[in-house]
Amino acid sequence: MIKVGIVGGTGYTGVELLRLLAQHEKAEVALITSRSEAGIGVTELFPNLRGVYDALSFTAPDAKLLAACDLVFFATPHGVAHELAPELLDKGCTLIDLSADFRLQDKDEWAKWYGKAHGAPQLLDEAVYGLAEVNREAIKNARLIAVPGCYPTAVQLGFWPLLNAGIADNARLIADCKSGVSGAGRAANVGSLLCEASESLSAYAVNGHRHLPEIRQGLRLAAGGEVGLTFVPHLAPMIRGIHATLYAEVIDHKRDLQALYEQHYQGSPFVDVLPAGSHPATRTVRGSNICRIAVHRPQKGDTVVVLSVIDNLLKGASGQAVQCMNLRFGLEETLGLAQIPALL
Ligand SMILES: NC(=O)C1=CN([C@@H]2O[C@H](COP(=O)(O)OP(=O)(O)OC[C@H]3O[C@@H](n4cnc5c(N)ncnc54)[C@H](OP(=O)(O)O)[C@@H]3O)[C@@H](O)[C@H]2O)C=CC1
Ligand SMILES: CC(=O)N[C@@H](CCC(=O)OP(=O)(O)O)C(=O)O
Repeated sequence: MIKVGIVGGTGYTGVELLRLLAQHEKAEVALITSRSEAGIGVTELFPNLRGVYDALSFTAPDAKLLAACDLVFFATPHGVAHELAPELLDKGCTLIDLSADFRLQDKDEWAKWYGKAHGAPQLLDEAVYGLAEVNREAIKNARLIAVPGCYPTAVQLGFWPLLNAGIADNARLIADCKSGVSGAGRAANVGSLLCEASESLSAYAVNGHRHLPEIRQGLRLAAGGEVGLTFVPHLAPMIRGIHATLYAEVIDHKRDLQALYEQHYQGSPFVDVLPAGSHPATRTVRGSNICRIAVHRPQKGDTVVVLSVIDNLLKGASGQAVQCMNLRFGLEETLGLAQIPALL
């Protein structure tokens, strides 16, 4: 059994990790931390977990206690993993960080977008970006795995085959994305109030979102060179889900894009390339680790439209983190991740 610790267990990604790990036959949650709920039983805060975690309580974060775990997930705001990672790695723990602390390879780029100096730049060289569909082999041997953000997951999986095949104009990519409100986390926040976020759709951070450098970094790898990307996130009146509408100009008109995508994702159990002409809805992936993708070339013109949907809390965070755990510990990639989406 893998002995798991979770730092930041009272948030939305934390409760989803708990739910997934409860059904995982090779992992058990030994420790879960919270500063605000230390001493409180997990099922007092999360009644959906009654009967499963009745004996587990939140503990104040403590590196010594966490060091006894084989694996520690960080489900915390940016900056927290920087503080604890060096000591836990020294003690032999494997770390899977759901925050952005180790996603960007360049510490100065991180400082620019996250508004403070990088707290553990000495670990950046060994951190492995946890997008399994791209980095499967590296994840298997990593001590420190940086789970991608929710928008970057949907956008990179959607663009990757096209850019990797070298058949798009890499300078003019557009990602028009919508997110459910749980993407903003569980902390109290006016923008997440029912009266603010429901029955309304709005763009935000049009002049620069911190996921832009992360997506660009990934797409540069796919394209083998610099990319030009316009990324516009929107807050949509739903609880879960990311819907990415991606636009690119193709420069090779002969390629069968449907076949390209199907072949590219053949060995990826969580990417479902839909039949040509499909329109995936976020509700078809809700509660699952699946990314559904559809490729369109409207009116046989130059513009390709790729639709990519995920559940931000699963493939965009906790599900993908468990996928990385499976790879890292030599387990079947899909173990504990067989949830069928609940349509309603
Ligand atoms: N929500 C989403 O869809 C996605 C989130 N992410 C990322 O995953 C991480 C977690 O997100 P989410 O679950 O939504 O966040 P939440 O705000 O819902 O939860 C954050 C958790 O971190 C704990 N925490 C806060 N500050 C500290 C601290 N200084 N030290 C230790 N623990 C702390 C909180 O508990 P307490 O204050 O009691 O200690 C809480 O349990 C974030 O980095 C987020 O950006 C990534 C992809 C998608
Ligand atoms: C709706 C909403 O607010 N979404 C969050 C992204 C959540 C996420 O995946 O981001 P990180 O892990 O990089 O923080 C945002 O736009 O900041």
